[in-house]
Amino acid sequence: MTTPTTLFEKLWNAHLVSPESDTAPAVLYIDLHLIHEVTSPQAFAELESRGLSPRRPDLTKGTLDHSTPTLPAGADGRLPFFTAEAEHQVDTLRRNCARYGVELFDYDGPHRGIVHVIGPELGLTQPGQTIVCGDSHTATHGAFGALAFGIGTSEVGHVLATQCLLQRRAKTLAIEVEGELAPGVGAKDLILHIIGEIGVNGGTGHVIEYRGSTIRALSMDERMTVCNMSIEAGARAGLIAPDQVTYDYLAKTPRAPRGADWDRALARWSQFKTDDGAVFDRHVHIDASKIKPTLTWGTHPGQVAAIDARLPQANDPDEAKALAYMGFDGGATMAGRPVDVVFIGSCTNSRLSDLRQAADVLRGRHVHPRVRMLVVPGSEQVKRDAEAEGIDAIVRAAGAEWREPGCSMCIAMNGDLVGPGQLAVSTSNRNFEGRQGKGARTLLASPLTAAACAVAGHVVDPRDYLNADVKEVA
Ligand SMILES: CC(C)[C@H](C(=O)O)[C@@H](O)C(=O)O
Ligand code: SF4
Repeated sequence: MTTPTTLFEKLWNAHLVSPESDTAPAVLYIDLHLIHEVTSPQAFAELESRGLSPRRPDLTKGTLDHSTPTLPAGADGRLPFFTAEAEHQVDTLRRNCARYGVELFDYDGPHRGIVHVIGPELGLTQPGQTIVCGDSHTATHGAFGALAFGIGTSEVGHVLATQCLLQRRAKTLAIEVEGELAPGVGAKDLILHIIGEIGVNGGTGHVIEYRGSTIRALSMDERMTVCNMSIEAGARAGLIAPDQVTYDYLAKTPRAPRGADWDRALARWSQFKTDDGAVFDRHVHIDASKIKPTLTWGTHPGQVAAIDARLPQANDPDEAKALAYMGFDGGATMAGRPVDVVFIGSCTNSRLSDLRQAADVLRGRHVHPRVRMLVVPGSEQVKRDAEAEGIDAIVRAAGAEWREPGCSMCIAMNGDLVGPGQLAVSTSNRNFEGRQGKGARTLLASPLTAAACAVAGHVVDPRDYLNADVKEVA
């Protein structure tokens, strides 16, 4: 009998070109290389300086997301780029893709969007693959049972040139989540809670496999939200084994295999799961039924609290610094704190189901006059689907801004900024000092919580906004 192995080990073994030794990392074959405008220019320049071309341009796909404006082109047809550098990055990716025959989901095309949103929705992301991107949230694609790493710019160059990646083998961490999530509690609350439990270094050196009944009950959108933030727990990647939910999602995507190819793919994909009796290096157990709507209160994604919990009493210098930056008193609760900005978007929470949750709160209600609210779909596809069901109209009628797809206020590289000292409730994944603008303060939260805060004008328990009947809640 063969030894039981984990999903990670199966993915690793299936892509091993040469194993790791004491002196050298392993060489892994890469099935899909996603590129964007921020981390690819130097990699292409390096390639050019060595007289090389991409080894597999057909397995390389580009999109424009970080530096692109979310406001439409002006009357002169020009896009309102925030900086000349942003415009240059966009031009450079366009030039590089055209020159080397790399498919680019360009600004004016139907498929542009945040790299981690478009890979899955096009069906480029598939179970059993290795996927890399010069972007730390590449772990998102692990939701499909793909081994997906964020890589640095020099590695982007290596993968372009060789279609291979040097890697040291990671340890395995099983996060077993059991129980039902309560109404008003979603995948974002779950992953924030998990990071709160294991800490921002809790996954260091490990690939996490999320397992258990709670994970199996999640939709693909929700699974992506969970895997997306694996990096915020320090992990190299996050994984969820593919199942019928995965296959049903993929069957509707334009680039998934068809006919006999689909049957062959399915037979292969279904092998990518952890065998009974396989051994993980570590286990963590989470009871999902105990989780409440959860937000970050500090300046890293491990500083979290349930909406009704008291914040810590500055137990150490880091907590004291975070509380001071955020303007919170130790021992206080977050509820009631006035909110200036609400951002619904980012590769964590900008898919159709996220926008629907926000729209359910906004329908028939108004954004509080103090609050500026931005809703930024993750892709052209999400935008089209949302508009087809009238979400844009609900957003606008509520007094929020409906924007063009992109990373936007998640990283604030495109001019969508939170002002100094302002408090933003954001569905994104990072909350370090100044992430959303100089001096900006960020509370990471679910789309439901963020939308509820926009209506209330202060931090509020989203469970008060769940009822379908529209009523004003104080
Ligand atoms: C710009 C890019 C390199 C960066 C990342 O790697 O994550 C960005 O996407 C982010 O979220 O901070
Ligand atoms: S949406 Fe935010 S986290 Fe995701 S890739 Fe863009 S900048 Fe990075």
